Amino acid sequence: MDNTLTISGLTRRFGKVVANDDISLRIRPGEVVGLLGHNGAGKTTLVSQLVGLLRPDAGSIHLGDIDAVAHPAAARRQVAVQSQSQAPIDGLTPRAAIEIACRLRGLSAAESKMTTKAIAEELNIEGYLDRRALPEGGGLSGGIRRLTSFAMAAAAPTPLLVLDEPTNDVDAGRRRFLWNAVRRRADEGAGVLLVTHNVTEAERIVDDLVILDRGKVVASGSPAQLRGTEDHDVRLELHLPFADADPLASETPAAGIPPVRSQARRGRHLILRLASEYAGQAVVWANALRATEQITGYGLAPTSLEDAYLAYTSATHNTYSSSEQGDVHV
Ligand SMILES: Nc1ncnc2c1ncn2[C@@H]1O[C@H](COP(=O)(O)OP(=O)(O)OP(=O)(O)O)[C@@H](O)[C@H]1O
Repeated sequence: MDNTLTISGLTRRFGKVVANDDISLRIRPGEVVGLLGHNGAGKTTLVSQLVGLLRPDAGSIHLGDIDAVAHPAAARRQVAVQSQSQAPIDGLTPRAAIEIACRLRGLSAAESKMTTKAIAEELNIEGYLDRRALPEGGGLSGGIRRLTSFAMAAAAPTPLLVLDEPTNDVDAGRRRFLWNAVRRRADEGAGVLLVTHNVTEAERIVDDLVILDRGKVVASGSPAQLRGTEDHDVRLELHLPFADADPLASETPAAGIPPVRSQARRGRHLILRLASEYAGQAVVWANALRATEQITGYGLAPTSLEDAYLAYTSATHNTYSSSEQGDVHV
């Protein structure tokens, strides 16, 4: 079967900045592919070219067999986008906004009403359907607005659904409804491109991930593949007394420093990846560091996708919070 989306050698420059640098990726029907990258990695530039808002300098984009660069209008009919900015729905109720989006996608009035009701139930926002969005964020919360934007993009089926940070402002309970709704669209045959910088959330839902760093694809594959072949690695997270403390340079601990596969810094946290056979030595070392007040605490856990992401990208420009699930913190 044809890919839903095939991007090949996509390159887009802004002056000296190469925002997209020879990017290739593909999404098959039924797949959710996460596009991960820090601020400025080039995610929005890619989506803008996908929907014909920007022209590539080089490379190709195909939606099914439609050449999206040569035929942007035809391509746009194949794709629905939930953009990162909130949909302009002030003055409308979510019901009206979603119904209008359905009509624009060619559904009849009766189908639009039915579809709107169904997706509102799916997202657990029925209670807000008739509440009017007011200017300056009034009337509806950011989370309900975000879910309304999602519903506007996802209500009528399209071969490709592009979601740009869809869970911003959405509370934890409704996030689950949203992820289930995304998964269902894929199970019904859509390809989904999920643009995000939240690695932990992406891991729960995506089939494959593409990691962008400064415009280039630095890694791609399933979360399991990206987590590494070193599946038996552990992560030692050291909590530092100040941001540039360097416990790896310390000679005090008797146990010696365990061999470190990779390291990343995040504020006052130093995250080290080690082979699991060194876990015991790592704990003795970390205890010694703590006893001598070179660290304020530590956590030892299996490696996560986030660790892999930090290793693939330049850790210094990642500032999101980590998942602490499963960690043992001391
Ligand atoms: N219209 C533009 N003019 C000049 N430079 C631009 C323009 N759009 C993007 N850039 C630059 O291209 C690079 C990629 O930007 P892009 O917005 O695609 O990143 P992003 O991954 O979407 O970031 P974010 O997560 O912050 O939305 C950045 O260096 C950005 O400053």
